[in-house]
Amino acid sequence: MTMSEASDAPTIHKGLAGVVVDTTAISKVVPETNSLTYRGYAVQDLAERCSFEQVAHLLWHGELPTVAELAVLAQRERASRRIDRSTQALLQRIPETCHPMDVVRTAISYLGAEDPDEDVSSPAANVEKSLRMFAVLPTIVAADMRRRRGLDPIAPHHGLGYCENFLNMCFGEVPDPVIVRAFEKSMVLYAEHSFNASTFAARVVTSTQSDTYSAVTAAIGALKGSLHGGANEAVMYDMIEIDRPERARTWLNAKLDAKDKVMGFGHRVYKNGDSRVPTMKQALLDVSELTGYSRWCEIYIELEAAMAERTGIKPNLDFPTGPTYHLMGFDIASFTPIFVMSRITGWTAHIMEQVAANALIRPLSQYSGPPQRAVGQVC
Ligand SMILES: CC(=O)SCCNC(=O)CCNC(=O)[C@H](O)C(C)(C)COP(=O)(O)OP(=O)(O)OC[C@H]1O[C@@H](n2cnc3c(N)ncnc32)[C@H](O)[C@@H]1OP(=O)(O)O
Ligand SMILES: O=C([O-])CC(=O)C(=O)O
Repeated sequence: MTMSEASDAPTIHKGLAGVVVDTTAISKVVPETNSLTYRGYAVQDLAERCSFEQVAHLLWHGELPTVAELAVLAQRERASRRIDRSTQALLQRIPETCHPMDVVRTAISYLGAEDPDEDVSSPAANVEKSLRMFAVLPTIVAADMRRRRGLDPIAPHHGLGYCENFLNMCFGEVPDPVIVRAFEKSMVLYAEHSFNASTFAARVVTSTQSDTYSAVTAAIGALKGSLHGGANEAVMYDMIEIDRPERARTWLNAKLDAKDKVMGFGHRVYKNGDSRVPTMKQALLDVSELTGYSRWCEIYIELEAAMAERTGIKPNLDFPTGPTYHLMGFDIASFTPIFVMSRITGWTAHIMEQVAANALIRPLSQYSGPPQRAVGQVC
């Protein structure tokens, strides 16, 4: 909120739109040129050429890892994948009727409660916690998806890389390399996006000198919403409702006539297209070709064209990712927890950056309630 020069009335920045609240060296979004860089590297290049583990190192430490640094990260990640008995027992007790994001949120909160160093916020301790959450989240997400399918969990496989291990824990086998690469690209693309709502929530919590697990728990809560990470699930539910490509336009027109938001379209920062979409759309086409199932691609193309014609609004990353994850065989309710597995890297990088140069985040508001009054007689 700033005071306008003409009067004392404050200027309201609803939703903090357009407000620059701090600096960051982690990623840069340039909407005018459709560009997104992590630590200076174009996200498209990282998705094509790097593993998710390499990108995690880049986000946390500012540089892509050397061979030796990557080996250390991989060794530590692989050694931290297992969940202990008490976490397993907790996860078993959470009702299956809840959304899997509730399970992930509860699990991270519990990991914090178990960590004797929860309140230690030195750089080394925060890297340690980040790595721990990074390593253990796939085990939690896979076990929860299998539990809902009535299947026993599959233990982490220490001979497999991050993505292959997760896919193996979900499906009991490592799928075709086309699927592994498409999945890995989604993880790189989802990893970081400056001061988005969930990252900002993490930074707000961190700014009070609270702990990393509390900040991540808040971020997970923010990501769950359908205007943010929850949109990748909503996209797939919509596509299933549309069912056939020839129904896409009528469905879209009805949605827009009712003034509903079309999930997977639009973005607070990008107004001319999301820089990550072409890479993820190609991943969808690759997986579609491999599986021989083209219906979701056809609905994608119809919806994208119809939305552009009627509103000019372009898809965001959740639009291609939803059907890609569906074709890979994930349950729809697991899509946003998978997003958490990726964004944990960006969140924790931001938590460390906030700790390093902290200022309490506390904006102002303009009061719009009743004027001051006396309490009088109460019941
Ligand atoms: C990983 C991520 O979090 S990416 C975002 C994922 N979220 C979604 O896909 C949900 C659908 N999209 C949206 O709701 C919005 O585009 C948001 C929340 C992402 C961004 O919203 P904002 O920056 O606040 O833009 P805002 O909602 O003001 O939209 C501006 C105009 O475009 C319209 N618009 C924006 N997105 C959409 C959409 N998806 N469907 C229909 N209309 C839309 C709005 O209705 C508004 O129209 P108006 O000026 O006539 O009222
Ligand atoms: O930046 C945003 O507002 C939403 C987000 O997290 C993303 O697009 O990855």
